[in-house]
Amino acid sequence: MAVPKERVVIHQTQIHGSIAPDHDAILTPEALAFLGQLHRRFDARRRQLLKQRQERQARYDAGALPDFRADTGSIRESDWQVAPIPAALQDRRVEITGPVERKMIINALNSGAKVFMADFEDSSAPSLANQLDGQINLRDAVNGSIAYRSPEGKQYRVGANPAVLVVRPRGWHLPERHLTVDGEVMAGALVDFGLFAFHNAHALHARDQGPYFYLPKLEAMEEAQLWDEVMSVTEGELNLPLGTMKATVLIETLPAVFQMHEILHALRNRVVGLNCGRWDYIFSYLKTLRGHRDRLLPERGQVLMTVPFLKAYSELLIQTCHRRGAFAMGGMAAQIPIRGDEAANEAAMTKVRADKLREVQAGHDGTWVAHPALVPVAQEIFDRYMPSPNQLSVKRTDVAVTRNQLIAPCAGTISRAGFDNNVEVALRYTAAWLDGQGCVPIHHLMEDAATAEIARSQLWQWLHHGEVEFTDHAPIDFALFDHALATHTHRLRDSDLPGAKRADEAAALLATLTHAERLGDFLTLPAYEKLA
Ligand SMILES: CC(=O)SCCNC(=O)CCNC(=O)[C@H](O)C(C)(C)COP(=O)(O)OP(=O)(O)OC[C@H]1O[C@@H](n2cnc3c(N)ncnc32)[C@H](O)[C@@H]1OP(=O)(O)O
Ligand SMILES: O=CC(=O)O
Ligand SMILES: [Mg+2]
Repeated sequence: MAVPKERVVIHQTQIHGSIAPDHDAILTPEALAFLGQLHRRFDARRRQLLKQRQERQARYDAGALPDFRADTGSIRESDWQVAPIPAALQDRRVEITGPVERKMIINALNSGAKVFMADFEDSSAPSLANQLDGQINLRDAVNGSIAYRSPEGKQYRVGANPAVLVVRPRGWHLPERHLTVDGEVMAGALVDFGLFAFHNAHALHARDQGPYFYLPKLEAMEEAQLWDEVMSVTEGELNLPLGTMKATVLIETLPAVFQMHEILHALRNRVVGLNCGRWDYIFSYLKTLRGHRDRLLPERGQVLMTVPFLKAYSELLIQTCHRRGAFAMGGMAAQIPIRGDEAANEAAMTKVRADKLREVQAGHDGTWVAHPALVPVAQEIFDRYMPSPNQLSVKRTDVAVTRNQLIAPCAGTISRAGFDNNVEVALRYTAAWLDGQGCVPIHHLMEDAATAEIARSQLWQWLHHGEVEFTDHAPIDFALFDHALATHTHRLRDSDLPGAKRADEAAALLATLTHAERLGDFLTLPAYEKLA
């Protein structure tokens, strides 16, 4: 018998792969239907915007350099302000960030930081299990039921005055291959955002806490507009007042620094601030300028926030934000506490303090830390130099940043140790990521997707541009890379370090990416194909 056409269900959201019984509570039929709506409404536009990224990059590869837009001058020049900032976000002096693991969420909420940025992105290896566990953990954090008992029997619960929750979904480029709508793979960004909003928006709104989001890796005003539409439609679907959801945007790509007024304008009814995501920004400088031999970067340890192109970026961000009534958030120093070596620990803390002092004195309204022990370190500096909840009144009218300053070449050198460290970090991070861990300590530094991107992009750049030398004038060549990779792979394989059992796959991936004619757009895209 023929089925009436309107009753044939041809479009649906499907789950691919097995999910744990707990995950049913997240992937409910209603939540899946909501994700389906987001996908149908927004995914074509997302794909078009990703194509525009490729078109822009093709122009940079052909010799063009990024610049301010000619078609948006009126946005930059006219006077307008972003919407008022909610009370819960008025004071963001210290924000702790971390993966969406249960114990870490509780520790972060209890850390004393004003805000906890719960991260589905740079510090997450986005296996379906990790992402869905993260959604369960955040749902329980929002509804107040979250608790954890460690294997040693230690009990964890959220105490009084927890940090305000801000969630970072994946960037626009990453797929979530376990969910399809009408046969098309969903965007990780829409899955992370959609599930968190669907399950938590009402509870957070009821206590005047959002939901709040950090938006990563945007490259253009239109990408911010897309987020604004996604949030507006979600507010409509969930019967929330328009503008309830607030956004802080990471300015962590070189193209985006030329559109900061435009990005704030696109999100002006809900944006709270911009953030200096320094690690991805350095990666983006490398990637955007991959065709420009005159803009190679020295080893990572020399690319500090005080070098001219990064100083220009952070000062222009502060000036732009404060002109529009938005917060200018600082970023992450990579140092973490060093246990068992007081002198080394003090040296690391001195570096963190210097970074936070630079930020607060430049006019930032708050900063990021990677570890609970760093909360008091950053807070002490911000309390001393920022007695008010923020520094919106610091207009930085003294700053006059030019296009050339933002893309200025960076002086410095490449040592054998710097080269070897990039091989080790890229390998060990990729292996840990493939094994499900998105943030790892390596030689007492926090390493995540953004820092690993820097490591592998620098290797590509130094090896492919030819005639790049170490400080001792020895040439940098593929034989050295292959040898270093084999040595570190052997060491990792024989260790009990995170990712040891994925060492060979990580090495193969890194070798392919490093030998490839073109610098690949993202390490995490080919790695995702291999993620369990
Ligand atoms: C470029 C960017 O995007 S930056 C943002 C993304 N990066 C991050 O968010 C970094 C998050 N930080 C981390 O993941 C961790 O701090 C690491 C991996 C760097 C180091 O972790 P560990 O080696 O486990 O640290 P350590 O052993 O010192 O941890 C001590 C305690 O602090 C907790 N802890 C460490 N970092 C965090 C954190 N960021 N949030 C909450 N708790 C934390 C640990 O869970 C542990 O708790 P316990 O004592 O109750 O067992
Ligand atoms: O997300 C932050 C960064 O530095 O990258
Ligand atoms: Mg980043």
